[in-house]
Amino acid sequence: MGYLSAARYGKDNVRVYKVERDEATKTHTVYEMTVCVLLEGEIDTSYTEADNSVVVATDSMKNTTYIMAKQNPIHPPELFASTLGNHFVQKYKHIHAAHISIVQHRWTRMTVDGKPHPHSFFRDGNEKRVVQADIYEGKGIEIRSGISDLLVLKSTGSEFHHFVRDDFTTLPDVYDRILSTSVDAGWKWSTFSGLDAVKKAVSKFDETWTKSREITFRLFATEESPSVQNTMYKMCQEILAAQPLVAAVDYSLPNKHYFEIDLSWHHGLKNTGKDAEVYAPQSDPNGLIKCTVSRDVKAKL
Ligand SMILES: O=c1[nH]c(=O)c2[nH]c(=O)[nH]c2[nH]1
Repeated sequence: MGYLSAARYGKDNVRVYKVERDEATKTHTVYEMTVCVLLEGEIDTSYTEADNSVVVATDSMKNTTYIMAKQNPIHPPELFASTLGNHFVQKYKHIHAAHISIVQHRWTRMTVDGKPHPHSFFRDGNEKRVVQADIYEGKGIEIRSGISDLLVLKSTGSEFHHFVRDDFTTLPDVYDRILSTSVDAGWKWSTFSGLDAVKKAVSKFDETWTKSREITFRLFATEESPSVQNTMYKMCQEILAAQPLVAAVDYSLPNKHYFEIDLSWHHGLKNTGKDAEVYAPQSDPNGLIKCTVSRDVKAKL
């Protein structure tokens, strides 16, 4: 027979919107996010013995998310995730860990007649800012911040050659190709001792998100990329260098292929090599390249 070796439960897809109104300037700032709350602790009997006396209802977790959002800043999401998770481990004696995941959706201020509009916003793409915060009672708070679904493309400045060539290989060496990917990047912070330590670091969260995005864009655009692997490794190293509180950086990048189309069958139309202009974007299959670069602890000694 089996035994319960892991258990956590909670509310997923809690959608929250919050407006901040600056009465002096009559300017609004809005935030929208999707939250997942999962709790762990002395809850085994709810699974094994139908003992609901240990169950904080997932409905109450949803209510708590709204109340915490009303009573606390919800930006930066690292702070809100820590505040929300900390609440659960403080409030319930038998809950020893809270796992909070936040997906922040973009509402970018409109420019109207050349001026930033005080209360109108638009969704400028699918990119999300993401946070995973794991709050462990008495052991600190672990946070991974990140970017997901940031779709990028460069029309030149990317190569891929000198890879393994054997009896399974058809891909030719390429010295000029289209490179496109959907960036999923994250940076894991050194463990925070608790909510106060997160509050102390609060200015670093937006700063590091902005910097990581800038580094991603700059290296993607300016590098003569020899491979996705090498380019993402350099991005990781730059983010580590930019923020000393970051312990590790990870990227997961699909390689979204664009195939040349040979149109020579049509009156000798030239559309390959240096004449290639019309390509066929591929939806699948795609390459998928991942890495994590961790701070060399020896370097600090
Ligand atoms: O940057 C790349 N890395 C690979 O590992 C790979 N494999 C492949 O077919 N094309 C590419 N491109």
